[in-house]
Amino acid sequence: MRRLWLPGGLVLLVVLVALAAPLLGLPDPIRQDVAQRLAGPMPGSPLGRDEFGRDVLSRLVWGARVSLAVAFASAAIACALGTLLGLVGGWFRGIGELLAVRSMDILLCFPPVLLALLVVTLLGPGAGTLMLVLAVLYLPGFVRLTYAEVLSARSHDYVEAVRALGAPTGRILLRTVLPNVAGPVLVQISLAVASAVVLESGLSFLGLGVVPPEPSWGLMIRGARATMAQAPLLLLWPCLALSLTILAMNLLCDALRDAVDPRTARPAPPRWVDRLLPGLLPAPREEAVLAVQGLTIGIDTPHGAIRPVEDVSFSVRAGETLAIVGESGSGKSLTATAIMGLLPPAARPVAGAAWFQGRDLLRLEEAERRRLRGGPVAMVFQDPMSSLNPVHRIGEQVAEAIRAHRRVSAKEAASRAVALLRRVGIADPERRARAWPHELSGGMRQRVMIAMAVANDPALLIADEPTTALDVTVQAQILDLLAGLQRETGMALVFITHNLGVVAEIADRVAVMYAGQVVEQGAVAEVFAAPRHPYTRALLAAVPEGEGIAAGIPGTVPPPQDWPRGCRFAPRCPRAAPACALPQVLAEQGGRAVRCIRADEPAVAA
Ligand SMILES: Nc1ncnc2c1ncn2[C@@H]1O[C@H](COP(=O)(O)OP(=O)(O)OP(=O)(O)O)[C@@H](O)[C@H]1O
Repeated sequence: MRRLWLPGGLVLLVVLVALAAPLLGLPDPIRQDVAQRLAGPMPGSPLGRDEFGRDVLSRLVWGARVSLAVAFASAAIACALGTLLGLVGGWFRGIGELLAVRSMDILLCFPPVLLALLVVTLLGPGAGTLMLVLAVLYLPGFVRLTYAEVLSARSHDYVEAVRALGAPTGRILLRTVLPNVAGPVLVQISLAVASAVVLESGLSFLGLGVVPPEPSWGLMIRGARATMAQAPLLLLWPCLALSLTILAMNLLCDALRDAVDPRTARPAPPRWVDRLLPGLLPAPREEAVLAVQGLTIGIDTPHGAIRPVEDVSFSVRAGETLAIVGESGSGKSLTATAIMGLLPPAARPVAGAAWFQGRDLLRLEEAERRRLRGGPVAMVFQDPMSSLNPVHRIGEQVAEAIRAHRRVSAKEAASRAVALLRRVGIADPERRARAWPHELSGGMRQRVMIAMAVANDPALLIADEPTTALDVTVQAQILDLLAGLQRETGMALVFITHNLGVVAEIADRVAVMYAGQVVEQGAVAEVFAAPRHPYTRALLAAVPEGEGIAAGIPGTVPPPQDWPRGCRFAPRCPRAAPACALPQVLAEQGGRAVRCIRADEPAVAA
């Protein structure tokens, strides 16, 4: 919201000055004084006089009333009508689409000036006619934009979900679809207003707009053009007013778009101290492919700054699998996306390092990151359907993954893609390569994603819950596939999951995360045989029930802003003691690490 203040204030100032024109005691903007023609700044006329000796400041302020009224009104009419027609056309399709959208295509066939001439001939020139002409000119833009956005929005699951709830169509359109198309429409408004102010000058110049001697910025520019050589400043003032107003409008609409759409949050600017940190941090001691040290992620939310991941450290060697396990909201995905350099825009690593082949992944330039991603460092996501492009064939997508990092011909990439599909266990890969993503089962799609991830022989593969959406049989096949690929290539694997059964099957070591911190870490066999943190014990105790990992633990992971200062698990811990109110450190001993002050006390039933 803070970003609205400056552009909002500027636009408000321009509008208030225009509205207050009669109260400002300015000279009559129409009264001519030929003796003062093109006079420079003088007492009573700080911006001088124009080609008819009229006061420039007065015409600028009064002209703002006409220019802004024309621009705002035409953009508002086009936006209201265009959005409505686009919504109807995109949602109902059929006859609604024909009337709303195809009629706009016909309108677009008319040259704008011809259209303007037609309307002016019918209605006569003037500001009112100009509003109508501009509204008609901008209408197709709003209709087509809203129509395209609605078509895209209606195929999304969140729209299907409200339909499944039985919500009436009007409510779905107003409460679900409209807020999602509001962002682009707001940007279109700012473009329409800006363009209307400029077009007003052009159409007035042709005698199709504001009728002289009524002042408008467009007419001022037109008049100043004729005397540009003698009095260049006359051109400067209306152009300056025009440019500043357009700039303020664009900034305001951008800020409004960000306010209505939380996904468009601005990326947090990198801090200069972060750039210096790599030189200050000690190099990793061990021979790890990936060594994450003290990773801390900060997010600026509307409710204040949070640190959903704090002081996370782990490492993984070649040929080794590290599982990161924890309940939903424990910070697993943020940790993975930070390593890949794919954090959401509002988030940034505020401390720590992620060493990979001697480079700190957290502080690489974007171009360097791009070279690593999909090459030496690859990632497999949870939902293969949304990760695959629906309009490209499977083979093309795998080939594209190869060509992103290797200079090979299209033919060679295509044949390598087929070989990769075969390698990940897809039967009849030649035929499957020509299939579309929607023609494959979930398990097949995940195999395709894995084929794309290993296409360039990564040294490190991060798999973020790759089997969560799959049934148990397919899940086991995918785990076998990953283990087989790892044996073949010797890549290091970081496997994110909330399923301890999967951890037991695939991982060598495990890092248990709770509320943004690693609470226990060690070899899977040791941790599973003798868990030391009460949270790990509770997770393991919950497994036999087969009801998900948190079934045996009362409560849920609290949101980051509610985390206690001391042990974050204490409010849910059966063994909490007064000393747990103090911050806990991750104490390391013999390859095991535990963040609990009572870890060495004999385990009692939790
Ligand atoms: N863009 C964001 N803005 C604000 N908070 C966020 C953002 N992304 C994540 N968070 C918060 O950070 C915390 C950790 O999120 P993360 O997605 O890493 O959890 P997770 O352990 O991967 O959960 P899941 O298993 O459900 O994916 C959560 O409390 C989440 O609400």
